[in-house]
Amino acid sequence: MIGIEGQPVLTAAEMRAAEDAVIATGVSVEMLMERAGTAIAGAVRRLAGANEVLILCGPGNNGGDGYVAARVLAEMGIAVRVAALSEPKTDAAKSARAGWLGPVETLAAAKPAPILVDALFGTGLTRPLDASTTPTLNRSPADAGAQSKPLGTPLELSWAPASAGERSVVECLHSLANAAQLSIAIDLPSGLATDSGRALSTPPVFDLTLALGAIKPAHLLQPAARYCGQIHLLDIGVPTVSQAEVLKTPSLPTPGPDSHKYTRGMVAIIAGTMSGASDLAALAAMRAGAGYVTLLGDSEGPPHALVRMPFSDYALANERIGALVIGPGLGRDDAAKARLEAALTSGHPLIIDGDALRLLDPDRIKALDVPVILTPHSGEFDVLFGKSNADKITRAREAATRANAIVVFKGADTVIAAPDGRVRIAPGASDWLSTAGTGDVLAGAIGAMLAARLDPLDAACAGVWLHGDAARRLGAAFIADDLAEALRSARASL
Ligand SMILES: NC(=O)C1=CN([C@@H]2O[C@H](COP(=O)(O)OP(=O)(O)OC[C@H]3O[C@@H](n4cnc5c(N)ncnc54)[C@H](O)[C@@H]3O)[C@@H](O)[C@H]2O)[C@H](O)CC1
Ligand SMILES: [K+]
Repeated sequence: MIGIEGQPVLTAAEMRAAEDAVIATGVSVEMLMERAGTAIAGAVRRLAGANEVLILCGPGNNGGDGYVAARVLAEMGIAVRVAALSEPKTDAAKSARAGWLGPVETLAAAKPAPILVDALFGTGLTRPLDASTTPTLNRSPADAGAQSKPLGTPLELSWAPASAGERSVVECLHSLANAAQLSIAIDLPSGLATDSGRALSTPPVFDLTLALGAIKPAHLLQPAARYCGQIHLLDIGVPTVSQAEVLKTPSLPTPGPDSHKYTRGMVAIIAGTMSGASDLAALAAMRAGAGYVTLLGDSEGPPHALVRMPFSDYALANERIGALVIGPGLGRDDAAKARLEAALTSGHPLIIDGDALRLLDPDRIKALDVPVILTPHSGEFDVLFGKSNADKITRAREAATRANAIVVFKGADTVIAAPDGRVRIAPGASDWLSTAGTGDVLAGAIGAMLAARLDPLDAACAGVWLHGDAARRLGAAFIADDLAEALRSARASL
């Protein structure tokens, strides 16, 4: 099992293309399925201990992986049962099914086991689990004694349309998962749309998801990601590359004997009508490691190391400023507009957040000839770039191209996109981040990274990583002030 940091993220079509490239070299789908099933069996064996395993197999190749895993687990001496949604439909799944010599139960009749493995649907799911072609299972007379048949006897299941009063696939999956001590999804929890991260049906929340060959958008994007539990990647010998990757731990410069406050990076924060927000951004820039932070405008309280000045064109003209943060607490009045205008024409690299995003349009941002990082949450994103049904990765990527800026599309599934198409996706850090001021902290942290002369995409990624790591360290019920302070521990851990 491989961790997911820095791994390429492939859509269903990209994954199929990567598999096809391997198949073109003479490796059959059956061989890939054998690798997948063997890797799954190895992982399940390590997790299952002496407990019985129940594997749910669907009609496609995800189900095929399940049959192979069942066979390999049985060969290892693990107690394993199989329950199927329907007969396998693909050639590879049929051949995997033929290799499983034990009985096959119907999904509706399957009794729970301590370890549940969901191999119903993976990247091929196109519609809700119980829509149109998920018949509620009727056991035919030929099938009635299936479990008592000798091993290897072909099983003939017959299927009838769903009828009122019978259990749905979703219900079966939920009740088996609830009864299990450990639930494991193969490739993806069944019910999720691979590319958009939508839940076509609501799966149970799995303890673990074993991603096959590559991480897919649904492992990271909401709402899908919340159903995956811990995610591990299994190698199936399919080389993968992608412009989209899982966010990874940054490598940041540390001060040396020749360092001074300006080599560490100078950040300027422009204040506005709500000084608490700009103060938080300033504190975050300091705790993320900036050498000098100045706040232009009103400010209150500590820290004493923060250099406070009235806002002026003179203060803004300081050519040592390596990153200028505007937006936290700015307001949207005429004074805010004037400060924004001064920031845009200052020539400094910019982090544009909060209210400032509401005062701009993509064309104006595109016309700037300095590095720009935008940090919208979904409401700000919709106003700036328009609403859309496209997935979050596509939206962030298109926005970055449109504004010629790095776009940090925030949320529980933050997507960071560059105009050249590169994308980094952050696994959810902490649901406790949903509190006022955490966005201001992020803007300040990114400011520190950009002032340290990181490439703008790397600066945005490093800021998001530090922010997430700080949140994880804090546990529950923290406030934005705590988060800004905790950036120090996050930074010190690198
Ligand atoms: N392709 C390979 O070389 C390998 C794939 N692996 C595994 O295969 C799945 C993807 O397999 P696929 O057959 O394309 O899709 P699924 O098994 O997810 O779906 C099966 C099939 O079902 C149809 N379908 C879609 N939605 C529904 C629905 N709601 N009800 C009923 N039927 C539905 C759809 O037409 C699909 O064709 C991947 O996740 C891996 O697990 C292996 O890794 C080996 C190599
Ligand atoms: K699955």
